[in-house]
Amino acid sequence: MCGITALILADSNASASLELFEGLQILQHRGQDAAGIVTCGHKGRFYQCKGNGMVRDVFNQEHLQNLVGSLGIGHATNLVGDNFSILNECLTPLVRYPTAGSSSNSEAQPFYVNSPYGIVFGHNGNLINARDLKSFLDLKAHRHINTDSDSELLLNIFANNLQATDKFRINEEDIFTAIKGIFEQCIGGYACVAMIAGFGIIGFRDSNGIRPICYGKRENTKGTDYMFSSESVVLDASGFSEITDINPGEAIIITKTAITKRQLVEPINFTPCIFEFVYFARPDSVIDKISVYRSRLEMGEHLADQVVKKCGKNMDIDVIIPVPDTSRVAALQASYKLKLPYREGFIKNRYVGRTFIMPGQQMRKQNVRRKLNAMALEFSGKNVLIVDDSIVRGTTSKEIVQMARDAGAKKVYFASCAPPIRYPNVYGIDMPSRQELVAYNRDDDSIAKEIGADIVIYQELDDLLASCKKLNPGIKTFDCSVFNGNYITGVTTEYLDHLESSRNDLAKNSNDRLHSPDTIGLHNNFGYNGRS
Ligand SMILES: O=P(O)(O)OC[C@H]1O[C@H](OP(=O)(O)OP(=O)(O)O)[C@H](O)[C@@H]1O
Ligand SMILES: NC(=O)CC[C@H](N)C(=O)O
Ligand SMILES: [Mg+2]
Repeated sequence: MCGITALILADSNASASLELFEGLQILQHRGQDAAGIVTCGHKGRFYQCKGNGMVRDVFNQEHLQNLVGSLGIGHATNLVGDNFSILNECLTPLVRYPTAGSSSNSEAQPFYVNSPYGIVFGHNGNLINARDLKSFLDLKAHRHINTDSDSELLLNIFANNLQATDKFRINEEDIFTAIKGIFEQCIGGYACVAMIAGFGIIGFRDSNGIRPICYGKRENTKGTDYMFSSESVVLDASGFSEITDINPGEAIIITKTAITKRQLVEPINFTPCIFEFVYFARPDSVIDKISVYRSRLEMGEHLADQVVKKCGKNMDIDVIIPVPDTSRVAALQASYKLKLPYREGFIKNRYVGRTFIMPGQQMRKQNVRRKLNAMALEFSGKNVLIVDDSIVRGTTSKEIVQMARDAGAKKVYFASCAPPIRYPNVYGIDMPSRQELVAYNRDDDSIAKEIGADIVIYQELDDLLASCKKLNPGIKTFDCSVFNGNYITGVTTEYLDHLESSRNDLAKNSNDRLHSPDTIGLHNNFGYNGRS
């Protein structure tokens, strides 16, 4: 997953970089692999700093000072990347050998193309027709693609469409035409920000609205500043108001003098990703008019009903314990409804990031232990109900259950605010391989056995949906593909198979990567790993 942001300040002499940096820090929970900022200065020149690592590691004060200009875009990445890499081998054998969603420096965003006009681009999501796009760009548009990232493809489709207007200077109409072309050509989930040199910033969202993006305004003596962000919390924290979601299929262009909005394609099926509410987004964000915090309270409420249903009269739970951080809100509400004590039995090391979004199973496993410690005080001699927001690979739950037992728990029940995850995600979340999902081919009992719990209790999908729909009845459907395998954009078995084989942990760690060094260094890092 990724966090994207863009900012344009009314005062042309002001600097956008610090606020973009702070925005990315706030979006850090969406991606920990890489980060980047590009600003645009007085002569329409771009200034870039990007590299692998957390936001605080990529940028220092000097970098931020060197990022001059009053407008810019930023990106914090979890490198999911799609892999038209097999195609790469066929068409352009000299490009890198498949790195299959690598954490390569070269795939850190924003991406840049100099022609036409100079464009930089940041993307959250994943395209499922990347191979066709790559082929089109290579064979028809004659554009060189230098990485395995689908975001580079999106940028080049945009650039190609802008090129087709054949104008010396473009205007908003030309940009809308180019983005309409993207909607027609690119299939998948994508929320995007772009900046055109000397022109302004742009935000748009795929026609199903799968990935989130919103914008807000801030008045000051020089005029109005505007900012785009994946989540409203950034805008909130930076003093922006009138925070509005970009509609599915809508594009917004903001220059120093005007904001222009256009619904480019009619949203036939608005299906925001439900996993944003389960796990990804910060609780203090509001996405598509749904408070993430309140949706999690609702999830806790419904989960409590499931606990009663599953445990029946024999309910012998002594205490409810959340798995920090994400499940806290729901666990608290469940404890309130069940009239059972809520205790913070696991203490989280605040300096360790999120584990699910780390690349590689070994790293994820080690980090659960580094991150969480069980307090015997809360477990010893008790029947505990551990609540988590979701069980994906089961990495966290397996470790946690063992830790609870080691700390003296009598019985360990494990409840998940989301239903079993049995299908890969194709819209930007790193769940590519069915085989890696603990619920794949397992029923509740065998999942409980696999994670070592006495009982596992899952939320029903209808209840999860109700938790979000209640807060915005206007949204009729959500993307729930990881739970039910229904992909709103359609997806071929061939694509899913390709995803499975190229993006599982084994493939990601393949030695083949050695044949194609990760750091290309072309238009890229501000010094190695972003450090000068
Ligand atoms: O079954 P798994 O593959 O382990 O994935 C699920 C776990 O990963 C996430 O936690 P994470 O540590 O990423 O973030 P958090 O601190 O926000 O809960 C999520 O909240 C679950 O705890
Ligand atoms: N997680 C994401 O949103 C990934 C964005 C994009 N597909 C990339 O690989 O860089
Ligand atoms: Mg967690």
